[in-house]
Amino acid sequence: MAGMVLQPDVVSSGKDERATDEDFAKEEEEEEDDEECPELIPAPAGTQGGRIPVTVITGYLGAGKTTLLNYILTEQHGKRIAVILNEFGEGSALEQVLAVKQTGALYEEWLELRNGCLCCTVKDSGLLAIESLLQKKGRFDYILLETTGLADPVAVASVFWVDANLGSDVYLDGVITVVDAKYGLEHLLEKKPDGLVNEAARQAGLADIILLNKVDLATWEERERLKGLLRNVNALAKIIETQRARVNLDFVLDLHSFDNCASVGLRERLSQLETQEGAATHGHLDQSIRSVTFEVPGSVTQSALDAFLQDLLWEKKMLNEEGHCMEVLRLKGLVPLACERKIVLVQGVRELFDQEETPMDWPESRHRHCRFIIIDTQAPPKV
Ligand SMILES: Nc1nc2c(ncn2[C@@H]2O[C@H](COP(=O)(O)OP(=O)(O)OP(=O)(O)O)[C@@H](O)[C@H]2O)c(=O)[nH]1
Repeated sequence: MAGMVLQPDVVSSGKDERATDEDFAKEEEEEEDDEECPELIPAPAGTQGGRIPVTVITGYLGAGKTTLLNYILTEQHGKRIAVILNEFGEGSALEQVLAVKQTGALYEEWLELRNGCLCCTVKDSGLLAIESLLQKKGRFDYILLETTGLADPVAVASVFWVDANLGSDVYLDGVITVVDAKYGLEHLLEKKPDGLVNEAARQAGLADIILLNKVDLATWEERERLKGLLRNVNALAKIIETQRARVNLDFVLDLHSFDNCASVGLRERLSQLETQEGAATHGHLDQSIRSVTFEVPGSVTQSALDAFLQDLLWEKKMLNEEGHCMEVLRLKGLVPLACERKIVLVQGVRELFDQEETPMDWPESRHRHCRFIIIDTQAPPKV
């Protein structure tokens, strides 16, 4: 199979197309049925069919994660929030989860805040903590999960994303990465020994929202340089400057970043992808993680799209500028399918991907094209 499978307008007969799409729609219907959770408890506001949103808060040591948590907890948001302080280490998070599960170790502490927010601090590997929390279902309607400063948040995010598709009681709402405005550049550019990832870059690469915190400590020039690098790493994330992590909570909670069928924020995401031309190509700094915009004119068939995603995410056959196989940290794509008016939104985290037809039609007046923003973690060759 060739490395580049996604070809524009590789249109088979309309009948074949319809047959494929019907199958696909049927599968989706079945999946939706599976996802339905037979809960008798009415869904609290802000949840999706009774499922509870999880926001992952990550960021380098001392960037301001706890400050953000405390800020969210004490604000008036009408939510009952449970907090999980995540002890995932650098290595295999899942192995750690299993290890903890066997020993059954769990530390819980409940705290009632004045604003009605119920704060449960669970110092434990994430999954067990979530299971334990869910036994108290009804007492909270939002989960904030703070990773440790050196953690790789990708494992945590993948678990919740997959879990939601398996019919779990929780879903991943978004990843917030807090970056230190003063020292963030240093953290991002820090060279790691061979084979080791730069945690700060990885955390920024996965973010839906990047909070550039401690703006009081950095000059305008320092912040602009850092923002340039962050955009280079992650063209998908929105960057918000903060002091003491004070941010409008609408920008960090209930983002629905990972569920394509939610209409909340969808238009914004689509237009974001539409206007991001060239955003990823400026400032060629030496870095191991960066955004790449990939565009193909015309529309594609469903089978061509599937083959492309499999080649990119599973077979690792797509090459980056340096001729290295791309290693995707995150991906979002906007794809008009051949013979269809609707646009498909594609999301990926590492090897996982998901496609969902959006309620939006491709505008008649515009030329069709497929656009992907890929956050590639493959390091460029050493000079
Ligand atoms: N000057 C200044 N200090 C801040 C700001 N935000 C947080 N801090 C301080 O920075 C220090 C670290 O903040 P934390 O919120 O504990 O950072 P963290 O990311 O949770 O740290 P770790 O859990 O150790 O990784 C604290 O002393 C905060 O008071 C800010 O905007 N400006």
